[in-house]
Amino acid sequence: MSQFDRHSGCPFHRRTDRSQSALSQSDTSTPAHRERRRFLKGAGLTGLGLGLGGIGLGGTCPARALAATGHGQDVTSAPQEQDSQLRYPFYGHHQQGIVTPRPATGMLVAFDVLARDRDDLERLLKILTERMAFLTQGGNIPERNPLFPPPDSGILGPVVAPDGLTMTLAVGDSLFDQRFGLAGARPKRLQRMEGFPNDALDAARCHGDLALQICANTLDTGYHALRDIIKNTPGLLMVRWKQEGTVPLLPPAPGDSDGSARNFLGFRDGSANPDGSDDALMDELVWVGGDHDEPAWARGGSYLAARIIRNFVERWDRTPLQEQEMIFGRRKMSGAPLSKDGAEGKEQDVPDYTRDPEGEITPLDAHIRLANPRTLATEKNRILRRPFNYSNGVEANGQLDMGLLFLCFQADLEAGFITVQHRLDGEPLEEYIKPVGGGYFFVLPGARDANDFLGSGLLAASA
Ligand SMILES: C=CC1=C(C)c2cc3[nH]c(cc4nc(cc5[nH]c(cc1n2)c(C)c5CCC(=O)O)C(CCC(=O)O)=C4C)c(C)c3C=C
Ligand SMILES: [Fe+2]
Repeated sequence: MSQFDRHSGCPFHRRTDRSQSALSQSDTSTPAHRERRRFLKGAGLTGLGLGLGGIGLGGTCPARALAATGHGQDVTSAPQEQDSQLRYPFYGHHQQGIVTPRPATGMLVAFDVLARDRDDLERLLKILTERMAFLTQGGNIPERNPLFPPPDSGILGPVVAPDGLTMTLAVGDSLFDQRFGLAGARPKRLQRMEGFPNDALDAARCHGDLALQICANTLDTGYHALRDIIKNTPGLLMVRWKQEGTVPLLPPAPGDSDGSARNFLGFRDGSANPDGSDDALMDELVWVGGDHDEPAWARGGSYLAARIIRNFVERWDRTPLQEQEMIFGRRKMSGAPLSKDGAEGKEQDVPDYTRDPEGEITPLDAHIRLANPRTLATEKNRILRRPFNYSNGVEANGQLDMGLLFLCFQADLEAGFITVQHRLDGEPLEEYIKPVGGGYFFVLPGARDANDFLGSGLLAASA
């Protein structure tokens, strides 16, 4: 089947509201408008409008055009194809890499800052901003006298393609210690990640002064970006830990062009994620704004909770399908919520727990029911998930070291991840997973333009 055939059903004419919840009615626009906005954002056309020659807006079915961007239609839609010329705007009120669609690869790198004083820290933040701006937009590598080390690792050749690269810089709680005099400007909910009951945290894979989320069509582009950052920050920055991951490129089935990608337990992951293209909803749930009781400099930023969660895949693969589906509360193949008569629904169907108070359809301890009980009181606990599957090789006992690099963004870390994780403590899924690392970070507001740098507001506020 050709690409053209696959997308012949235009999703302008069907509902694909991924944020739909039994209660959330904050979405006031029509599905067609949302779809169009999602397309514009996904293609990076709302800002600079770069790199999509040949994709006209007038009369082009957005889904068909989207397939050419290489990314899905929403934060956790399965990516579909790769376009090395896809670039997302770097400057703006918010950083990229949060509501932009999730590409096929992602990496979280945590750093210790070696800078000794505020001047060095400012120099570091300026270098990071300048390199991120270049790498995410792409360009030619300058030539240099061969008596010196080459200016670039060269792994992408002489021209760096943007390749859907997004780079997102966040600060950890430890950056606010005595070293740089930042304590008075700390985001109010930023804290060191403490272990939860099912955790077996490896100290070498936890926390960090800074974190950089690097996402791109290919891991090579991510590695290139990371090596560029390391090369350009000698004496200022040291990698503390990193975890990369992938999202399967799904060949879309007919009528299934917007499905969520699967995790390594074989389930669709992202079905009930809030809609990243709904600006009002993102202002409420993801971005720190004027209503959030945070320092003014933090507006436009977001909290990142990162967790490296090992999956015991050998045990999972020997667990009956029915039990797997009860553990999550969804059907494995379709991703649909469980139904009374066992009939197969659709991924975007919304479970109605008010009609199932005893948990006869969706068990009361099912992952999705605990994570989001869909009551009025729990609406404020919703988070934007952006996870990647990881495979790190083999454990000493011969078991595969596979799992989920769980990343989620929220305006309020305590109301978001921490509350949701407490609700999940003791869930049946715990028999199959083990969180081994991660940390909490605050994603800095975006750099306004080429005269600004990431963290400028933080430094000014703590001067
Ligand atoms: C604390 C937050 C969460 C952690 C940690 C987490 C781990 C985790 N999740 C899956 C797989 C799935 N999660 C799904 C839904 C879901 N998960 C969370 C939160 C955490 N998950 C939320 C808020 C939700 C949405 C619930 C809802 O609104 O209905 C699903 C179902 C499909 C979906 O909506 O994405 C799957 C599958 C794994 C494998 C995992 C740890 C390894
Ligand atoms: Fe989950």
